[in-house]
Amino acid sequence: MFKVLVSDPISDLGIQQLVDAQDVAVDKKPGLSEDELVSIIGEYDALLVRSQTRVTPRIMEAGKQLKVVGRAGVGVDNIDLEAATQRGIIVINAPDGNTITTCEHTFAMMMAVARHIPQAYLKTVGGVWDRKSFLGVELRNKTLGVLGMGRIGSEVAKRAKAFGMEIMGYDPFMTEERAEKLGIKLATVDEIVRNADFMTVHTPLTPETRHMIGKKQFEVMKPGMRIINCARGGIIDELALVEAIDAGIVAGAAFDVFEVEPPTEDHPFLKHPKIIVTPHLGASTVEAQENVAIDVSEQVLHILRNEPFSNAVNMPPIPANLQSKLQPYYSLGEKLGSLVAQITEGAVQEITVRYSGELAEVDTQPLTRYIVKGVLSHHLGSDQVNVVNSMHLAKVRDLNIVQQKSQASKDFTNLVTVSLRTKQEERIVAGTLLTGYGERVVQIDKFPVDVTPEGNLILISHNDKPGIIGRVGTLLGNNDVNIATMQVGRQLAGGSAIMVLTVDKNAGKDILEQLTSLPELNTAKEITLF
Ligand SMILES: NC(=O)C1=CN([C@@H]2O[C@H](COP(=O)(O)OP(=O)(O)OC[C@H]3O[C@@H](n4cnc5c(N)ncnc54)[C@H](O)[C@@H]3O)[C@@H](O)[C@H]2O)C=CC1
Ligand SMILES: O=C(O)CCC(=O)C(=O)O
Repeated sequence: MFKVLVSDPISDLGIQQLVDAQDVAVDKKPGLSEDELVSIIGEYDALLVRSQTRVTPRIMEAGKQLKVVGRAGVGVDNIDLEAATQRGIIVINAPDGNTITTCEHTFAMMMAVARHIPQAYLKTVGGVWDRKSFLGVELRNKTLGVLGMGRIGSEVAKRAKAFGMEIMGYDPFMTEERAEKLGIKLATVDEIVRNADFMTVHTPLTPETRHMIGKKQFEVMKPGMRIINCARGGIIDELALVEAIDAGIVAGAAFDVFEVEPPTEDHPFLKHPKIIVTPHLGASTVEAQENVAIDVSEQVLHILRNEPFSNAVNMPPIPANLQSKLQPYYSLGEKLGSLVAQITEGAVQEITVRYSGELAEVDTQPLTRYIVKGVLSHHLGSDQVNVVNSMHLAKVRDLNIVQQKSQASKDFTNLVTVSLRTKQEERIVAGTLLTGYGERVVQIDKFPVDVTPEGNLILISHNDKPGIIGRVGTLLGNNDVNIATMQVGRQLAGGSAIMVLTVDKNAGKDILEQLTSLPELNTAKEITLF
């Protein structure tokens, strides 16, 4: 039974599929402190959060069973991704479910700041009928600058056109073609700052976007600009903004987000007559909360059940068509990694993976993660390594990972060759997927073989002399080890050769020592593949 902890208020309807799942038990405990979370997280396999819970390295460290942290929303700045990756915890988000809702909140804020709605409301309900103080401006014929033309920024731009606005957009990933399609003008931050009447930000908060609108930008800003931030506190320098408003440069601002949330009582935004605020409500609609909770619950279930999943933020995304090509190879890749690690002596220095045939035509990086996982699991323990942290673990160990590709594959449609180099030696294994037959190891070092990578194997290197196969069979039989299959590989008659035996149980150290003392037998190694 998988245990899932929901530590923020998340839509009940959205997590219903988790509650209904026979193999999942859900606990809802919103509002826990870090200490409280640390004390209970050890028993959970998954943690579901919105933006309130700060998922710190301490929580991850205590989450010994934690496989996934699911964020019901977009921004994952409340989750320590580095710590998650180091511990192999998958972090997923729900990037699409709150796009429209947040875009609509941006418009609500834009209209509210243009027409002084909150200030006028306060006066009116306070008994003052003041029709003079709240002269607004139209959106029509105004220029809107959009910083960050991703999901939300693009939706804002589309709707702004319906209001008759001109749109200038900036995004490092925005192409001329896409700008043209959206009917917007591509611009730099500087051009937007100098020319826009309204400006709205829709980027994540990163070292690059922190204070991307600050003192320098306010100095050259078009006077009378109105600024909206429904993305993340800190993209606009809060103190510089207040100064720019007080200096008459900025006419008004509407903020849903703060550098520190919740803001302290003396935060300069809270009593400023030209700044309107909401408490991070951008995604707070019934629809968005259901959408994000449904999306994140679905992916959490996939991860717990070891099924393919999407929306991982601490792993590069894998397009669906690539995933369908690579997925059949994941298990083979991991077994090849494990196999080569089990037969190689010494500390690993380099892993070389060569993809031949059709696999050479696609991005094989996701498959390499499985191979590296297979190699490292042998050394670090399978509970310590997974596809999220395998590359990270390799990097911190200065392990060189080389990927090579060759279109030609002599005998197979696809071939994955993994070699491991240590100070002492370099060992090679290769495998393929045979239609109708499944996974096969087809090469060990220089020897061609045909072995199903499964269960308990014994790899023997020997000299190709009459009688050796019989002696191995007799020895194992005498020790009650049943041989299920046997493969012999050699290059030349009478030369060096290998034997790969599939056996019904672990032979153990003692039997391996007996094997190596047989005449003409050089080494015997036990391999376990599951
Ligand atoms: N107030 C709220 O409740 C909500 C806030 N958000 C926040 O809104 C932001 C945007 O969300 P989405 O549009 O869904 O994300 P997205 O990933 O679709 O778009 C972000 C865009 O920002 C661009 N970008 C990154 N660095 C940039 C830079 N230096 N200058 C200009 N553009 C840059 C990216 O290229 C990307 O196109 C996120 O930070 C998210 O956390 C999202 C939902 C609700
Ligand atoms: O969960 C929330 O309400 C915050 C939404 C948000 O900021 C996001 O999705 O990035």
